Amino acid sequence: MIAGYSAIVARGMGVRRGGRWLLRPAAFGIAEGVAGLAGQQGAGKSTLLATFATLRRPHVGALEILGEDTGNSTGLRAVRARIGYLPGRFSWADGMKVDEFVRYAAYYKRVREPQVRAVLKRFELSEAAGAEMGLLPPDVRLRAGLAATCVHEPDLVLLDDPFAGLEAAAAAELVPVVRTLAPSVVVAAEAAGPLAGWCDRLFTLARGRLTELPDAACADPAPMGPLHTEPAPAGRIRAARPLVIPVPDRRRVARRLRLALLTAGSGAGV
Ligand SMILES: Nc1ncnc2c1ncn2[C@@H]1O[C@H](COP(=O)(O)OP(=O)(O)OP(=O)(O)O)[C@@H](O)[C@H]1O
Repeated sequence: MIAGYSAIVARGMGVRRGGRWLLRPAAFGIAEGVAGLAGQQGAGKSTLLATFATLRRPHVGALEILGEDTGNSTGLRAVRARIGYLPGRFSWADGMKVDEFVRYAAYYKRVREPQVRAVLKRFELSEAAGAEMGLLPPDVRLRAGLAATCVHEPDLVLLDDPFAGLEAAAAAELVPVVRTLAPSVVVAAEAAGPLAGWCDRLFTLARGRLTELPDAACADPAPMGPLHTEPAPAGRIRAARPLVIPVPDRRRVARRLRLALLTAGSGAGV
């Protein structure tokens, strides 16, 4: 069943790549809150997220994002400004400083300087602003990625495997940050385990089928059958919770950053 106001509504949507179905035609809805998307390497998570980000078109069927039909150019234009998408790898940014990276995103999102400064502060990046992205510890680097993704205060945020390469403790510290990025957040990961217990809904993608797990709080839940859904009315989604970024331990982040920069300065690399 699709909630009254859904961030993502797919109707008979199918996604193909490399000559096979990554998502067989299906109907489903993802409303406000955090949805986890787990699937093995090559299952099609990145392709599906890129489709939600409107970078790719579905092979068949219709996709509505934030109440806009992505099948027409007016809907596409309207919705793109309201999406924040962080791909799995953004190593192309490694040579940029944190503030350059966030400003670059802000330029394309038509966001002004005060908002850039505000987002750097909001993600506890003021101290790291002049540091090169490639030299940052993974968690601070992810914060920079999240800042660039959210500089325009999107309504829907799509994160492709954001915790890859992070230690469990660092990932756990960032969970409350991820939960409050936007009214609707979709987070992909290779396994359901790291997503269980804090996502509001948990899906798996395997062999072209998207399946919702019965209980996201359960550590190793058994998959259910394909989703059964019905059309939802168009319209903006409501804010799920206040968009406040909790910072669990800012001194620890600053310490890690200083250590990384010192190590980089000594020529040892990070
Ligand atoms: N450039 C490409 N050309 C053709 N087929 C591709 C291409 N990139 C990916 N594919 C196909 O799409 C499938 C899904 O890739 P995708 O990156 O979406 O999966 P994923 O679940 O995100 O995996 P990963 O975690 O490895 O990124 C791959 O298994 C491959 O068959």
